Amino acid sequence: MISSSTRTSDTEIESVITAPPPSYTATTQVHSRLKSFFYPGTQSPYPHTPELPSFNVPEDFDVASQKGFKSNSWFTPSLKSPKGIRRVASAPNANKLLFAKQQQPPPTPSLYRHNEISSVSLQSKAFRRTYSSASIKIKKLQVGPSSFVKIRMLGKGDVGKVYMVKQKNTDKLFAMKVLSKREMIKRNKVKRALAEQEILATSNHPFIVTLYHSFQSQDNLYFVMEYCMGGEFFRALQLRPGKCLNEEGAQFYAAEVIAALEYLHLHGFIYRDLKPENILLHQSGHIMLTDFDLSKGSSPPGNPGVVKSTSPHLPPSIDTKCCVNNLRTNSFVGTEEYIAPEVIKGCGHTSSVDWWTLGVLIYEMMYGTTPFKGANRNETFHRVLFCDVTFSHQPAPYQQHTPTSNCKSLIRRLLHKDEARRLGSRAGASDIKSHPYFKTVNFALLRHEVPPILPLVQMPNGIDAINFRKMPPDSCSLDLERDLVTPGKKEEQTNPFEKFSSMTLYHEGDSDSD
Ligand SMILES: Nc1ncnc2c1ncn2[C@@H]1O[C@H](COP(=O)(O)OP(=O)(O)OP(=O)(O)O)[C@@H](O)[C@H]1O
Repeated sequence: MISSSTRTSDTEIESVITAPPPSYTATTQVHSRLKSFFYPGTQSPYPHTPELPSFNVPEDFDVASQKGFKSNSWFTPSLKSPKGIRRVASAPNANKLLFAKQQQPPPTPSLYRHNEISSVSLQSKAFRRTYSSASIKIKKLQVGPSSFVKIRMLGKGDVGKVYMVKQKNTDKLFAMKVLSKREMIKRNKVKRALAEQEILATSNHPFIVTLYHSFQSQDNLYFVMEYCMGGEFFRALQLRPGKCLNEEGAQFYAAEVIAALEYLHLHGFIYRDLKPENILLHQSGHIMLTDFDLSKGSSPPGNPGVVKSTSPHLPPSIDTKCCVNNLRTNSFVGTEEYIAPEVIKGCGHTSSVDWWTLGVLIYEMMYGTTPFKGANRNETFHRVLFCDVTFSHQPAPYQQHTPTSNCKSLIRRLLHKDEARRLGSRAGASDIKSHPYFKTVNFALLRHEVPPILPLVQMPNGIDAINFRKMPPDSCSLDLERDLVTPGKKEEQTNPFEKFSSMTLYHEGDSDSD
């Protein structure tokens, strides 16, 4: 469901954040996976502004909690901690709700067509990715719910919860996402859970959260993932003075996000829900993209191509746009302030939506607010469709620099209303990486940079390393001891979860991967 995104003001936190730099020993697993890591103008004028429809959707948002981060030397530690409102993405039936609440039928059909079901051009409907790759090995499931002990709830979505759990025999911490089958059926989210499993199980990238096990019981689907001790990037941003970063900091996170999106596009997936809420921080401070339930896969993915560089001095670069070229989808998905114009128009969208959301993210990192945010949803959508991005916001008082012209030029080119002219529409990530804004960034060595924000790890075991929203007490009756793994039975033709694979994944470099 699309929700309001108003955020509230600052409140004091008790202490200045100081801690020794985090140890990198816990990151060796991620480092070892690096081996398989692939790195290898102006706005359209809209003279006529139509009458806006009214988008009266019930409010549905969570309040973010407060915790600390340590900044590296690029930043002044924050003394103030704001409360933040976490923005949620649209649900599959969002358009139904949007218009159900209205007295009148949706106006301007050509502009506001919100289709419930994606119409994706598939080369082959039967195509199904094989999970196993050179760097990921699939094994028979080696755990079940009772192999873990719940420690605390980390997050909550509308069909499930995410817990910090400890594996009994190893004491290792994991994030366990538990999705209720009943809720998924009720909310028409089964396909999304299957898509999320497919993406997590096929991805092996340092900036994408790692899946270790997936299984199902009678009532639930389980994902056992790497626990990101640094918590939510959204929280980290909220804690910054002015809720923003300086240009160097924004550049760092933008570069890591580009690397993750490039990898997803290369594998035929469009992410579609980029926002600070879906970026987690690893203990090392590097990002990990999460929450793939709105992502869409191209079946099969196209082959990457090679494009000439825009500069005669640079070598040719990889074209990842052609990996997702056969994917044009029509669902009304995304998060209000991050939604691209073509998604609002309902005329179909492509991988370019990810580059639009990148533009919004960079703007938010620089200015502490999003570029088209209006007083309400109608106004936000109107601005997304018809208003040019402006840089008139006063830079936050704590900000060390005003954004450079390169930064503004990049944002403008990413926020081009015409997706065909948006930066990234030619060859994908390569177009963006070669923008002058990134001329000092070495994308291949990002993982070896010291991140601008270093998560504060208070306890050696990481259990208290919490930069998550404050969760209400867990009223859920989920009993890991009693919830037994069930196979997704093939003979039950009506079982919508038949394709949810139960498996254990080993990643190249894991100590026990043989
Ligand atoms: N691997 C992880 N490590 C640490 N925390 C996590 C991890 N995965 C998820 N979380 C926490 O749980 C929250 C919810 O996770 P996620 O967005 O994947 O769940 P969801 O049920 O799909 O939520 P939504 O309905 O918002 O899509 C995250 O914002 C984060 O706070």
